[in-house]
Amino acid sequence: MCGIVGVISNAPVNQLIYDSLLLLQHRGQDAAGIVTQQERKFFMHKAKGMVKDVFRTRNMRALPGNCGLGQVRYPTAGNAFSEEEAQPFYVNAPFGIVLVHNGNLTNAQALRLELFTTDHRHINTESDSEVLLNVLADEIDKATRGKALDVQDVFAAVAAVHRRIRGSYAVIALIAGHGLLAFRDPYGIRPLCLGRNTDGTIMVASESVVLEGSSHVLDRDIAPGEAVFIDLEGNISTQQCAQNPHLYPCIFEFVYLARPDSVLDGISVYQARLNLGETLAKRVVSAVPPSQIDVVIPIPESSRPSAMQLAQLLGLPYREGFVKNRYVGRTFIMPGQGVRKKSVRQKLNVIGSEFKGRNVLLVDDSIVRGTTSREIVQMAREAGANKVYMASAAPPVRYPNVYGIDMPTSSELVAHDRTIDQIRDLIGCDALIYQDVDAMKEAVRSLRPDLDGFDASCFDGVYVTGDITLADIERMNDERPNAQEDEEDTSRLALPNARHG
Ligand SMILES: O=P(O)(O)OC[C@H]1O[C@H](OP(=O)(O)OP(=O)(O)O)[C@H](O)[C@@H]1O
Ligand SMILES: NC(=O)CC[C@H](N)C(=O)O
Ligand SMILES: [Mg+2]
Repeated sequence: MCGIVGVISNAPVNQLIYDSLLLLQHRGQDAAGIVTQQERKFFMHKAKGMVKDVFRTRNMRALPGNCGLGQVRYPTAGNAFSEEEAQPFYVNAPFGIVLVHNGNLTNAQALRLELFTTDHRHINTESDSEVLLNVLADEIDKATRGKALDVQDVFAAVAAVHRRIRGSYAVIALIAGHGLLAFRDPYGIRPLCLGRNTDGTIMVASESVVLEGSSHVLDRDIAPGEAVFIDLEGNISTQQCAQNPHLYPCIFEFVYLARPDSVLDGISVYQARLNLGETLAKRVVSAVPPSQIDVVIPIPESSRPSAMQLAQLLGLPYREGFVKNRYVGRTFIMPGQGVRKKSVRQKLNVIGSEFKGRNVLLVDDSIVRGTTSREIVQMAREAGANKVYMASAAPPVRYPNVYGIDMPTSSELVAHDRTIDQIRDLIGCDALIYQDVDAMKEAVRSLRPDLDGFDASCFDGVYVTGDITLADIERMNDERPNAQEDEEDTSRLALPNARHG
């Protein structure tokens, strides 16, 4: 889950891309980058850090031109600490191409070898996105074979890319002197949408909030497998480039990743979270009678809509018991367990009066490693709560994710191979209520019944691309950023009687 944006306009785009990246900051906090193009020349600035820290006035002035791309990175492959892996990536041939990617390739290592031995291409980082760019470049090269680039060559290249690469990918690329190319994997796992402004500017972005927040109007989502090519005059061509496309968006986008004010694949993220709160309320009733709960308290930020709806349905007061330090980012997408743990206390502080002597129901959108919930339950107890109940708007996260969410090992997941009672003891609450997997799917799917389904692999262990084996997951784990640090830290999760996977 990174955030990507691409723009073709009649006016300079540097500020527009910067503003868009600010609207996508919740999708990646580790690195940021922008590339613009003027007269066939690319101008790029990228570095580690949040958008506001990466771009100074002098960097912005050095990004001229009326088209460009941007990315905020949340590392899920390669090396999280490497500045070189910040995006966009660049190759000089054919034509000159720059690319930004949201997602995760599951066959990156095999492709890396193939690119070297067969295609004679050099990959200089551990990033799967650089591999993706080189596969695209290689296929554009093969499609054009030394002649001028034509839009059908671009679509033929994307079709070949779909045949070669596996995993999840929402991609935006600029081909120097030609235009902007955007495409989405054949399962539409990661989001990508298209919109425009009245002045003729055309924008492609991960989430609709970017379009709305920059006075653009959302036209539509890019379909799974579809490629869209926008030339420098703003003419749009599109083609379905996948053999057998299906729409299986990642359900974790609706649970946590996306902003609530975005609409992804026709589904309002906010409404999805309200629905999840509604179905969770039904589960709560069967576990703890509402008469034994004094107050419902959300764990800011992402759980708020679900907690609010749950409280309303149960006829319970909804109160803000935790104040969020707005200068601390999202903890889940920070790299490394040590920093995540420290950040929960830096980020959230209690309003003691909301807890003292009360039976509180804390609601979070999801419990993944349990970092947040263990700290929060303890904070509620320290603030004098009588009983501390905990509810999660998502079901237990039991399986690794291979499609662009940094949860690559089962052992780091608090719910893996543990019973709900064991998780409850580990978190330290008096009762733990989880959403049910089918109820979660139904809550979101009811907003778009014609959907083929969801990628809900971290909840149900079903990998929609159908080609993921345990060996793949282990291999990808070895390739992961910060693997060692996370492993060391999750060993401390162990309960004396807990089983491990
Ligand atoms: O069980 P864990 O491993 O702690 O992960 C789950 C928590 O992390 C996320 O919060 P985060 O602080 O990232 O972002 P938010 O402010 O959007 O809720 C999520 O909303 C949960 O609170
Ligand atoms: N979360 C993402 O989309 C990450 C993109 C890419 N796999 C990287 O690690 O840079
Ligand atoms: Mg949270």
